[in-house]
Amino acid sequence: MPDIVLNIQNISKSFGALKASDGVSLDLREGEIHALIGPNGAGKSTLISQVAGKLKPDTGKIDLLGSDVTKLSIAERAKLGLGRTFQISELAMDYTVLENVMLGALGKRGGAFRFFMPVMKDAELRECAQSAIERVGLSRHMHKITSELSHGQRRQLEVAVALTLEPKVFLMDEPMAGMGAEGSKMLTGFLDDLRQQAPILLVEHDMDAVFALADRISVLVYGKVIATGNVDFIRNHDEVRRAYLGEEAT
Ligand SMILES: Nc1ncnc2c1ncn2[C@@H]1O[C@H](COP(=O)(O)OP(=O)(O)OP(=O)(O)O)[C@@H](O)[C@H]1O
Repeated sequence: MPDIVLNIQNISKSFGALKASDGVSLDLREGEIHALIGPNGAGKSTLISQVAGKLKPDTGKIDLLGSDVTKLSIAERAKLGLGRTFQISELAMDYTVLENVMLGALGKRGGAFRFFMPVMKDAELRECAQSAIERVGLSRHMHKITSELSHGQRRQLEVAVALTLEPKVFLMDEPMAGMGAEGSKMLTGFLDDLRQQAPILLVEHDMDAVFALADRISVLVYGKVIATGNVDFIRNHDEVRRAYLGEEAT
């Protein structure tokens, strides 16, 4: 039996009459990338927000590394080992790459953002930040102001910030969005390695990346999981082809 690190059990979430999550169950296992795909509005971001703690499910349960986290805050989940990168960037655009990552590393200690300069002189934080920046391939841009980075580099930076928390599980919402071919290729290679450190629940529209990376794929349509399986299973699944993949799977 594989080690299940994240177990989503029968989650439902409504916005008025709309069921954005409708009895969703899926799990994430040690060492894997589990991709969540589906048409626009299918409920992928809503599900990810519930796992992250941004939204509370109406019903159902979420276990993270054996603990019930359904009622825990974003910060409490992060402390247990949940790392995340989102569609909407949470980077401080006027700060440098190093400063952004150091602020992320500060979060690992549960420290509040009080005095900026003393934080920047903290050797241990600096080392932790520099090593995360090296891992994502941004060393050359360490002292660049974040607003001057390309879109792809900002996504790399978001991953570096998340890495400082040494997450045991990663949530990623469309990391490839807005990236050029070169950037997507680089990030695909990076995520391929990253799964060994922490399994990834990945929401992604870029099907080349999903088919290249995913160990398993779950397909969400109108808030329900209609299929879960490996790449071949999903590519050849009649209902999935009708509902989402269409000609892309051929
Ligand atoms: N805060 C909200 N209030 C009301 N409706 C919402 C809210 N958030 C999402 N929805 C609705 O819930 C449904 C699912 O949205 P969600 O953003 O989760 O889909 P998605 O699969 O992530 O879409 P996309 O691929 O376009 O990002 C949509 O119909 C959306 O309009």
